Amino acid sequence: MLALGKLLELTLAGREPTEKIQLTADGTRLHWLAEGALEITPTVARDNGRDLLLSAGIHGNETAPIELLDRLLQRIARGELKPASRVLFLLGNPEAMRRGERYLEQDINRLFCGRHEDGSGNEALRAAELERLAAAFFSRAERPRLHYDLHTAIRGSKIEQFALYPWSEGREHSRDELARLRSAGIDAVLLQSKPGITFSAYTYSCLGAEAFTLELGKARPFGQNQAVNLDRLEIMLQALIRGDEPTDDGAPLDGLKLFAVSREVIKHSDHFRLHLDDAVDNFTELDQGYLLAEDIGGTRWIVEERGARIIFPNPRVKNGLRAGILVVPTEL
Ligand SMILES: O=C(O)CCC(=O)N[C@@H](CCC(=O)O)C(=O)O
Ligand SMILES: [Zn+2]
Repeated sequence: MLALGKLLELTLAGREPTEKIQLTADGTRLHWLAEGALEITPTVARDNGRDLLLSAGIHGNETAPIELLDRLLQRIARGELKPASRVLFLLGNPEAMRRGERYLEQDINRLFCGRHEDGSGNEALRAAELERLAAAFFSRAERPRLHYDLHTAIRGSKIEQFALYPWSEGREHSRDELARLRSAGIDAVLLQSKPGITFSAYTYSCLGAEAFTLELGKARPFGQNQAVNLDRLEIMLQALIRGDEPTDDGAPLDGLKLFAVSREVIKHSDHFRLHLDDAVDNFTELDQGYLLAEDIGGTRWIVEERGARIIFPNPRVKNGLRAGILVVPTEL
């Protein structure tokens, strides 16, 4: 296998490869661009015009998706998977991956869309670098742009594999993209209704890509992801890379559950109290009238929405950040 196929190994070892560009026997080009960043260019004859960004490790302890990208890249480097799409592989937060932590000082996934300019430190610099790498990759006109940012969650979930679909003024959520996610085993999608500051929000709203955060089960250390079954996603991603996806325009959403984000619960101060046990799963339904959280100055978060469910409840986030999302069922 080509040495550049070992991007994960290089990244975990903090090593820069001596050769930055390598070609497979069939002419696919692998180009190491920066730490944790590798661009794949198909031969001109095979190029199908699609640009696909696959990122993982934005949170360093979310290892199942990192292992998935490693498997895809190794297959490309061995010549077993012959790309027709341009692909950019990004491992988001290498230092956090090395330490097995979500982040070191700042959550990178709250530093996009310019937020890194207000911050300092390595994670702000890395968010700026990821924005530059993504912008350069998606700079070619007339090519469909698609980004999947792969994560796993802190808590268990009543719906294990789900996606978050960013929002941007004047753009409609794409039914075909939802159908593609459904074919990859994704069971639910949360439709955002305001601008975000995550990596997928950046590529969606600033770079015009179709972009999603994918949640793929519970976060576990490297080598302990047997419980997470990513087979259907892996099959879909391989087909996207090879360019031989079944042409299924108008494919059914086939039971895909859709949720609208009703409110984000923001932690304003150290007085923030979340009235949910750590064992409560994502997508747990909350009754109308339930006192979900309290904060300084008598702020109370009471559930008003009928059928509300809680996603990512986390009282340990920094002040000013999202400590949970309330979603309600919706339709397209
Ligand atoms: O389990 C949790 O509390 C967080 C899991 C995670 O990292 N989720 C992403 C979602 C990004 C998005 O909103 O698109 C995150 O919180 O960054
Ligand atoms: Zn994450």
